[in-house]
Amino acid sequence: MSALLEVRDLRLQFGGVTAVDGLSFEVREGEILAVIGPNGAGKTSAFNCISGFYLPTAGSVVFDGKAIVRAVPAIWRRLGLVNLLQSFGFYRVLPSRVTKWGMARTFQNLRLFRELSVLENVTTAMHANLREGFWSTLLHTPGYRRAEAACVREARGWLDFVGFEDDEQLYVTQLPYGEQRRVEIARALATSPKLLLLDEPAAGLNFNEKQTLMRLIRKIRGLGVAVVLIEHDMGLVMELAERIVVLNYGKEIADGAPEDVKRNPAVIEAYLGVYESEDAS
Ligand SMILES: Nc1ncnc2c1ncn2[C@@H]1O[C@H](COP(=O)(O)OP(=O)(O)OP(=O)(O)O)[C@@H](O)[C@H]1O
Repeated sequence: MSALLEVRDLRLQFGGVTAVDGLSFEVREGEILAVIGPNGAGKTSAFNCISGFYLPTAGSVVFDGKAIVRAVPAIWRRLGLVNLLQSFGFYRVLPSRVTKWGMARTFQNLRLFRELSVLENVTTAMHANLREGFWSTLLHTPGYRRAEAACVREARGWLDFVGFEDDEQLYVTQLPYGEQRRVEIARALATSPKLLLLDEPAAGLNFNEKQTLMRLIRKIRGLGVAVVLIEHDMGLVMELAERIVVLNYGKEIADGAPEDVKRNPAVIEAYLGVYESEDAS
């Protein structure tokens, strides 16, 4: 399998804190990869750099052959011009473009549009790909109305795909937490991604909801979409992931199959023996 995402020597600094410290890893097409690590290990920071939300201090990110973040030549750094160049779009790509290229994500703290209905939350994600022009949109021409109707049909299809069973006209804030998570995943899928990043998708879910989530993630992979998830639920990670990347203090300390990672001494040490005690019980 070829690499869909290549992260090289990624580094992100917040003042004196190095959140990501020379991280390199790959995501292959159609795989389920988990990124784990203790609290504050740099997982979300890495996701934010990969998806274009944060500008890393150094390193490169290539997705589907296209550079999302390019290494900035040292000369610009020395001249203190990095921020200026990046604000003009040099050496980086904005999140909206990253989404168009085929990378979608969800957030640790849900980021749905609170003032929109469930259906609108999903159709909004597809509007970016609508090819209708300014006048047809303004005048609501038959062509525009047909495109809108197709959008609604597709959005309903994605809600169905994720197993959403509530009323699509409800505001998302009226839904239980588990359903909101499903809507967020449906919205991400509606952008037709090749790669889906899920930041703690199982947080706040009960046992049954976690089982449903695992089935859903496998179903997504079945579409040929690669899934990378940050997750603290080790039971879920060990059962679901085909490969695991482990971070600690912003650095990768392991990359391998769940069984190997579980036995890796550096990983056990990072988790202060959590696995050992789990195995013993
Ligand atoms: N916006 C920010 N400003 C300053 N420091 C930050 C910011 N975001 C993260 N950090 C710091 O960077 C480090 C890595 O944080 P990050 O949230 O990426 O870790 P994480 O592995 O995702 O943690 P968790 O599992 O708790 O979500 C931490 O020391 C954190 O305090």
